[in-house]
Amino acid sequence: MVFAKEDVDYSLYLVTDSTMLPPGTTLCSQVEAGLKNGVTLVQIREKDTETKNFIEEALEVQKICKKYNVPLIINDRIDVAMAIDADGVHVGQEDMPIPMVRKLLGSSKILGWSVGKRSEVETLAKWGPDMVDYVGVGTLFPTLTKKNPKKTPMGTQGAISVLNALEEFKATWCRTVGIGGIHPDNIQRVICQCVSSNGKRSLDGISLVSDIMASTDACAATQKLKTLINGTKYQFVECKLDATLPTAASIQKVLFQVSSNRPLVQHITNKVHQNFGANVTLALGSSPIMSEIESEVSELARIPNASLLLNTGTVAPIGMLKAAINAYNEVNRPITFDPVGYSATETRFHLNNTLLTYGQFACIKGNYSEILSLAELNKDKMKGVDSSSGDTDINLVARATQIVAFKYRTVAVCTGEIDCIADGTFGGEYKLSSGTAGVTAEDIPCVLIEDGPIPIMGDITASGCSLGSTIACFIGGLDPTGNLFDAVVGAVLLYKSAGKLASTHCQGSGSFHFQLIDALYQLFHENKPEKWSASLKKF
Ligand SMILES: Cc1nc(C(=O)O)sc1CCOP(=O)(O)O
Ligand SMILES: C=C1C=NC(C(F)(F)F)=NC1=N
Ligand SMILES: [Mg+2]
Repeated sequence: MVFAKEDVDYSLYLVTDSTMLPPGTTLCSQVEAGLKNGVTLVQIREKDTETKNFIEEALEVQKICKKYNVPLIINDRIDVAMAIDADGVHVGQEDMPIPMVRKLLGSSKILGWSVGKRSEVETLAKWGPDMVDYVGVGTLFPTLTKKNPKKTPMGTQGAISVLNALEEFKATWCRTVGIGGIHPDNIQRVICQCVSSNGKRSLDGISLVSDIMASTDACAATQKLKTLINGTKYQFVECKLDATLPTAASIQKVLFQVSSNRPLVQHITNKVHQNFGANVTLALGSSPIMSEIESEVSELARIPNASLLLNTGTVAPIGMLKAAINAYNEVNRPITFDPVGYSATETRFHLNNTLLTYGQFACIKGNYSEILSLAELNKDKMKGVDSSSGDTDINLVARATQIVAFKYRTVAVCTGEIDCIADGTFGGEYKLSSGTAGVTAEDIPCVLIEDGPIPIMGDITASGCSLGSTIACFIGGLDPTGNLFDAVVGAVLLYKSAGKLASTHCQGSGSFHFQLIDALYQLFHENKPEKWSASLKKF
């Protein structure tokens, strides 16, 4: 039986491994459980099996695949694939070169290649449409399944680079599956975030080993995966994700919700910011907790209206940070991420990138240089955003904010004299094999907030960090019917207006500190956004 290549369904691609079978299961029983519950493609990958045994197993699995009309791919062993007339072969970079494999297999068989770099995509594009039919894009996340892991996990951002390369080199025929450490807790984020920058391509499928092969209930495991893959909505916070331009009325509603829900705002932040951040949080009718205890983070995340502010100014132990991200993601409670000094040093760059790949953030906030780095637009450090005339290139900053929002499916905030806020959540929508229907970063909603220069804002500690506290209060205080974009825009508008108000009353940076808390307190409790001095306009 020959499968027409365009008919291959890559959506749930099971790769076998008989070294991890739970007691009472066999290679065939796990594969059958998968096929019965929606696995769409199977690959036998048995690195340590002798040829005779490999062929016997492959023939048995092939029989089952035929029953479910699902193609069977053989990993590495082209000889075995030919011997049993399998439907295709998958090879890695260190295996037999693709053109040779293609020559042996003939044109009708499915040929897959493990790919992780742009240069590898460039090569497959040069070979043209008759060579590689699909690529395994990975290793996405840490995994114990691949014995000698040569590749460091690339995360969703690495997969996006491969998708972008496929678009850049016009390998439109080539399908893609993500692989490596994929499980129910990250599968929706993978599908949602892994979209090419031109919005035209997302992954065609998800490939995994242990989630099914090592499962004591492979039927249930497969059903769970199927549900997540076929879903269309990724609700990563308990609130509405649709971006409508905020109004004074919609922001007033946010403040009502915050004051009635009194969110618990957990700060994992730098020491300088802790005290001021706690006071800002209290001024906004919320309750701060400055905890960095790994063992309690799950309990805190489950407190009603819990909200996490993750500020990497001084670094808490990475294990604690990862545990916090997991804990809040697990219960769909919001995380506001402030990657302080994002690319200032190798250490910060690596740490922040690791955290960015580790979970989903409701909001990512940074200053001009941090956001430009996150958007990979600050290649030439000299240029920066302040052009020679000294005024900021707000178009560059807004574009960078939109790119960050788009890449991470989050609400991105870029702070400066003019603040930019962009909504890249797409309402939490996601779909395999096609991206955002060609919607690109510059098409997503973006607003600018200004209130003239407030130079003294830069003369106090933790002014930027405390905007993070304000955002975390507003997002945390939302009802499930509340709107994420309204909350973030409302927080920035309030904070900018309070800064302006405080700067007119203070005698210096000391009194400015307290005046800022007073101004936040007054404006919040008065709750008349139409009277706030900062202006909001669509970019
Ligand atoms: C077979 C394989 N290839 C990878 C790659 O990165 O190319 S990672 C991997 C193992 C994936 O197993 P699990 O789903 O259990 O994490
Ligand atoms: C190393 C591998 C990488 N990717 C894939 C697949 F997901 F099938 F593309 N299979 C492999 N054996
Ligand atoms: Mg291989």
